[in-house]
Amino acid sequence: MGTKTYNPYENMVAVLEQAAEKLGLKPDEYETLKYPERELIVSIPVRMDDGTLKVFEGYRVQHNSARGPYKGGIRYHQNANQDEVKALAAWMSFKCAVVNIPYGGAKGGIKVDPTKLSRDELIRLTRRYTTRILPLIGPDQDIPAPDVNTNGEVMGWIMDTYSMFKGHSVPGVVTGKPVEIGGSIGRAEATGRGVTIIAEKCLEDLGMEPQEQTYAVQGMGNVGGTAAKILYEEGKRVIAVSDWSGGVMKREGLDIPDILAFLSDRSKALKDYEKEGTEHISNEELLTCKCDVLIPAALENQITEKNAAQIQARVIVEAANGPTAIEADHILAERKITVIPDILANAGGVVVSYFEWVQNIQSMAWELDEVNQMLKKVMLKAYHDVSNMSKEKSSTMRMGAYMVAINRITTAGRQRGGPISMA
Ligand SMILES: NC(=O)C1=CN([C@@H]2O[C@H](COP(=O)(O)OP(=O)(O)OC[C@H]3O[C@@H](n4cnc5c(N)ncnc54)[C@H](O)[C@@H]3O)[C@@H](O)[C@H]2O)C=CC1
Ligand SMILES: O=C(O)CCC(=O)C(=O)O
Repeated sequence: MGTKTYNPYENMVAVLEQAAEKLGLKPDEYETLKYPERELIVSIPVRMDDGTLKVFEGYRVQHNSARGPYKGGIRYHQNANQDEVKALAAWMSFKCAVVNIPYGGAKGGIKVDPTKLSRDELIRLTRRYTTRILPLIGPDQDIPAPDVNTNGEVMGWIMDTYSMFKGHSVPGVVTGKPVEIGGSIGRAEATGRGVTIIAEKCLEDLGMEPQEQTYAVQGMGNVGGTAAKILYEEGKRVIAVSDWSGGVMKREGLDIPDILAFLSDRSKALKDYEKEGTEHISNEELLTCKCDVLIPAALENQITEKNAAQIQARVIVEAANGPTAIEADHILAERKITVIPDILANAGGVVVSYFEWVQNIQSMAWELDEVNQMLKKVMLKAYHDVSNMSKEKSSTMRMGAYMVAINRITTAGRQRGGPISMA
């Protein structure tokens, strides 16, 4: 029997189907939610520094707009593909509904290994991609943001390109921008911060003292790096972290600021990090290491039917989008491992993106305390809603989150008399 190849879109549909069934959703509504409303594939010709021309493939997928403008990040990765972006776009619709912010869901991506491009090549790639997706985006239409291998600087280039075409500055076309050009203070840390807020709340609910637990984090980028840093600053024991090259472990607790300082040199990777008492482990070993809380914060399909039975953590907080394959979900549920799903756990980023967009519309700049307090309030309310739904329906937190999201999206669709209520 051959091994089934993982397809993130099929995984998303399978989870959606389970939740729809549990909720008794009308077939019409389920069918409507399965498919994106709009998909765009673009070619992006880029003049490379050596004078040659390379053509890259890019995507923007808009999944659902029943609750508001489309919203979601842009990813640069060598394995980015249409089905991945389709899944990520749907997860954005569900995520925005779970935290109850007035957006639909979208996602974008370019199939490119950005580490192989110079800064000038990356600027040209980003500007050309922006012109290609320009008819679809805008502050009232679809608002991109950072995701894997993109950041505030890339958002600044997108905003500039869009503004050049409009003939005036349009800060609200993207979120996650540098603060100096209309970004929100606190957005860069918001996803990681939201993950720690949710992790703490979940541990308290389970009667586990957050301060006494050990934490392992896969991925040391924007999300994983920030989550690890906040946990460390709160005095919690982060015993293992990793990046694309592998991981490091120290049972007494890693020196996270030292690791982040080491990784701030972009040419460095964790495989080269040396410190007394710190041992090297593989990503697979990180996922199955003895810890209380596992935080996957890298890519999809990390927890699979192959390793789910070996996971030793009691709680998994999904900081990445789609880190757990559906087959693994069943194994984890049987083993009574609590999984806080991505569409709740990593929603802090889009919540502060929403705050940024609101600030742009009002030409205001909030204080950091205000942003962080509002973020905490929204995340805890969402946790509460999901937890209540999962108790009411005797289901996992993932099913609870999907049911909250589906209810809100389909209600909006029905109230609009729109395409989601064809019956
Ligand atoms: N940036 C944001 O605000 C948000 C990001 N996310 C999700 O969080 C995850 C991480 O995103 P970012 O931190 O923004 O990306 P990033 O590009 O800043 O960092 C990605 C990290 O993952 C590591 N990595 C890459 N491939 C890996 C592999 N095969 N095994 C282990 N580690 C690997 C990289 O070395 C890096 O440390 C993604 O799933 C993303 O969709 C979710 C919500 C918001
Ligand atoms: O901040 C945003 O708008 C979206 C971030 C994102 O792509 C995500 O939550 O996966």
